Amino acid sequence: MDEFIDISNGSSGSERSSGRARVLVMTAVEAEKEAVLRGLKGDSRFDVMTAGVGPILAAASTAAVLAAAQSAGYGLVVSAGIGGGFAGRAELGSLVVSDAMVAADLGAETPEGFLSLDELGFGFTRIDADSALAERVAGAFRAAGLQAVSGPVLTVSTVTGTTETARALEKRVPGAAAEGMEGFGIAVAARNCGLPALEIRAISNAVGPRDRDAWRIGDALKALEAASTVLVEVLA
Ligand SMILES: O=C(O)c1cccc(C(=O)CC[C@H]2O[C@@H](n3cnc4c(=O)[nH]cnc43)[C@H](O)[C@@H]2O)c1
Repeated sequence: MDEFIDISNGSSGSERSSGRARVLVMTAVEAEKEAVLRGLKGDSRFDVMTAGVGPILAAASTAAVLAAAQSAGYGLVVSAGIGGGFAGRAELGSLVVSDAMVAADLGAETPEGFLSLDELGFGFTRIDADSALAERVAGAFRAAGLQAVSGPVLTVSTVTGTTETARALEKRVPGAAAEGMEGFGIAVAARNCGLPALEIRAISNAVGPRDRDAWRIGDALKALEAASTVLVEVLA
């Protein structure tokens, strides 16, 4: 495949307007980056970089990359990595493609319950992805034999470790499919540059009570690698 579609929805930039937008993929750690690179098989239209763990480092790193790469012609920023899956939505080893990236614990605790930054009137906690693109990517993963759904992916600063918190998050964000620590930060950096973002999580553990023996990091990294191979085709 020679050309990418213009996934930037008309953003400025000569490469984008000529339909040759590039894709920046940000992972948290090196093992995720290596998995993505193996899957992309050297496709030169993708740049893959590590952002660090957590929403703050992820946002700062992505902003720095985008600022330094003004002419790189990016049309899409992808947050990719392993993550937790919500029960009944995303099983271990499966993939979740975000239709929204939600900062799920950004707000204030009150005696009456959690109030998000939106409810407090101080900002926003949700960045919608292009839902058609999210469904197309998830559909392409399924067509390639991978287990995949699209849905909201939550960004948290504290990994969920109890059933109680998992239920509270599902109530706060109906349809929540996965949890990670970087997506919203990466999406904010992309948004500040007028770029769309998408998050892809390969499920390594269930969101809920901590159970290190049940983690399947190797399987999740293999799923991330396979997803990255499909990404080359689906974004072309
Ligand atoms: O110690 C624990 O119980 C624990 C459980 C899951 C993940 C961690 C991490 O510190 C890894 C953070 C790293 O991996 C992503 N990730 C993977 N699973 C989850 C999760 O269930 N909730 C949030 N983030 C997760 C995350 O994006 C970071 O890059 C520790």
